[in-house]
Amino acid sequence: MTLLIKGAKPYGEDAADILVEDGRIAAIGEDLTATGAEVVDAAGLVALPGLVDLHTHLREPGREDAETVETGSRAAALGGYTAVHAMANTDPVADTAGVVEQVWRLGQQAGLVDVVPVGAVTVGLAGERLAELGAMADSAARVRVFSDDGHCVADPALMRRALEYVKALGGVVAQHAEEPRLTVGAQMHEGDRSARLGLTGWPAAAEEAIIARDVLLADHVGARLHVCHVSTAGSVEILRWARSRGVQVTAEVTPHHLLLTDECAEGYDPVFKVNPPLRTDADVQALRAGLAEGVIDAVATDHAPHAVEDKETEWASARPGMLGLEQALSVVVATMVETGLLDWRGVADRMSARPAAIGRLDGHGRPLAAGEPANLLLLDPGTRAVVDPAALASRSRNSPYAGRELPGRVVATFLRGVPTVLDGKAQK
Ligand SMILES: NC(=O)N[C@@H](CC(=O)O)C(=O)O
Ligand SMILES: [Zn+2]
Ligand SMILES: [Zn+2]
Repeated sequence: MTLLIKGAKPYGEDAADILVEDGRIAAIGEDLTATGAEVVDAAGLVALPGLVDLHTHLREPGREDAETVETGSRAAALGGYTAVHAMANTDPVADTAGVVEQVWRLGQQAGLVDVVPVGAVTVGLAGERLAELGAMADSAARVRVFSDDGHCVADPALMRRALEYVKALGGVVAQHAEEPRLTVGAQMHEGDRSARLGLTGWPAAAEEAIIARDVLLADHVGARLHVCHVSTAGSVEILRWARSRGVQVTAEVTPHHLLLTDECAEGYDPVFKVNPPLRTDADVQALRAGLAEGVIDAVATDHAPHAVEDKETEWASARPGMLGLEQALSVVVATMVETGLLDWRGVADRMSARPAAIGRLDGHGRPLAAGEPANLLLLDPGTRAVVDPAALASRSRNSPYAGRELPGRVVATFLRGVPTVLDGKAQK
């Protein structure tokens, strides 16, 4: 299949045509022609490399009522993604070669994005014994990212062992940094507001203490560490210190932590309940600055679909987590591009190149250039729209952006040259 994308602006720069042949970018230049090519009019649209998510919950196997690999893949493609890492906290847990291969195959069958399974660090996410890390790495799913996300690998000796094993496999441990002894019963960010609202607090120190511990362990072992959903200003400072010492640590921030604060808890609407919790405006500003600086490497969605009965209940009994895939790029445009903190090349770096490098993905996160795999998206940056949860492709409806106006519409996404989204509509 030959595609000719006319008049797009690669990285928001000068308009050019992009010729796609056999799944690769054949040429980028002015006034390209190709007989028999399918033409896509991209005048005024920004072309970016396909996005890569390091942190998606697809809920299959086990909670197909909340999301499936297929529905989550569709949400991802509509968000401009060409690859997503599927977290291991499914039922059964993705702690064996069998489960990660099953998820990987379901992703291939859906065919909308490359679904890259994350393997659990410990059996059943129980934090007691290491899972079969080598078998997952050697499986057809080729697991390189290991995480007990949803839970922290809290035992420091076990975390050390995990770092040692995963280093030998050429992979990375992605830590959900939460000292469980400091977050018993926690419902929201600990501060004046949690006291006033009468909700048990989740102190910043519960996250920062684990990050500080883990960068020391990663340094000692000489292993790579990745920190999931960094949410506090203090965490950014610790990461900056660790990087300055040469520790091999990378980190991600979610779209919701770049935009929303604990003020959202005022109405007790559980759609805003999430781990780690929404923090203060000072934290939001520090996270944006950290992402701009590069101390935070990547934006990762932590897309966490939940069924209505688990979310539309009283705050204390609601599950934590919120949707992210379909609005992630719009939130980054609003918080990072329109504020002047990142240009389009910066967006491509933080949402495509660096997450692909962290996950050791081949064929993703590559620049828009001749010879590269044709994984790319077209964005209309000027369009602003109000988010309607009923219109989402996700099987769940727990979007924290409901009713909010956000900039930027993903018009098209291409996976190895095949359109997965055209005119803003999924092609499967
Ligand atoms: N972020 C959340 O609040 N929830 C996630 C788990 C996690 O990312 O810790 C989930 O699986 O629902
Ligand atoms: Zn987590
Ligand atoms: Zn998560």
